[in-house]
Amino acid sequence: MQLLVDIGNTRIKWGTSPGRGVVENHGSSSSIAEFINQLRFFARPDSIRICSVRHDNSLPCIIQEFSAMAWPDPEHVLLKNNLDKLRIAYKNPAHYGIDRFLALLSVCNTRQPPSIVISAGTAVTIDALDNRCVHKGGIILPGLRSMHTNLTSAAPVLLSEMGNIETHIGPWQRDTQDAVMAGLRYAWAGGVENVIMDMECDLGKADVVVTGGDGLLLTRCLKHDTTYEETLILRGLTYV
Ligand SMILES: Nc1ncnc2c1ncn2[C@@H]1O[C@H](COP(=O)(O)OP(=O)(O)O)[C@@H](O)[C@H]1O
Ligand SMILES: CC(C)(COP(=O)(O)O)[C@@H](O)C(=O)NCCC(=O)O
Repeated sequence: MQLLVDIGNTRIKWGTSPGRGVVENHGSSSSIAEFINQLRFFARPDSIRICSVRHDNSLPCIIQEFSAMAWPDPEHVLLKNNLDKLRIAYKNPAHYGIDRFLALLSVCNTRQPPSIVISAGTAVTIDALDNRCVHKGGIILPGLRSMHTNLTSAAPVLLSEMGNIETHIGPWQRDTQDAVMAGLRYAWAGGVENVIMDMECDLGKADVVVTGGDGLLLTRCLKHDTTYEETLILRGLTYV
């Protein structure tokens, strides 16, 4: 059994895999301590694959914890732009997020292009594959929580709990929190809709796949038909 770990800016996502294309027993943690505690209940894996978008000491810390448990040394997965199946369009592929690459790799292996792949986490990333599965490029937007945090720290009078964005529709809001939530919905889901529309002008009608901690919520706020795949990035780790 292989342990798969995806270190994002907000959460650590993990799962186990018996083989290519399959992810089981998945979960998430918001801290390294919580993550290690959750894993203590699992049998020692045969191998470990990790990807990370953090440039802090999270990865060395996790590797040290595994070593203290006498677990195998993890394979730190980095972007390889020499796969026949997928080539990243960035001028410098080393600058491209490994999480975005793995989500695309999953989609290339399982779905019919053209595809639009969206990850709604700390940031929202939107990438496109044309009908030959060639990466065209992509967009990075602020995530829902990042928008809320930035807005309310810049204008503390707006500070309140995040409301339910699903129920805040339309411009005629009559309360500060409602006005903020509806505005966030326009900026977040509306921004994504705009990007999908522009991408589809070039690609034609595309298969839209959504992942990330806010992915399910995003699918509910979009007018487009979409498919939500919670473990898209972890599954990408099985294809490397
Ligand atoms: N259990 C949870 N803990 C923290 N955030 C969660 C949780 N479930 C869903 N979320 C949402 O997921 C978002 C983070 O998504 P995620 O894909 O994990 O981001 P990242 O890949 O940047 O770490 C948070 O902003 C939050 O709105
Ligand atoms: C854009 C991201 C910060 C998204 O990270 P996340 O929200 O999943 O934590 C990550 O993919 C990243 O660090 N990318 C490197 C820059 C780029 O892809 O252009």
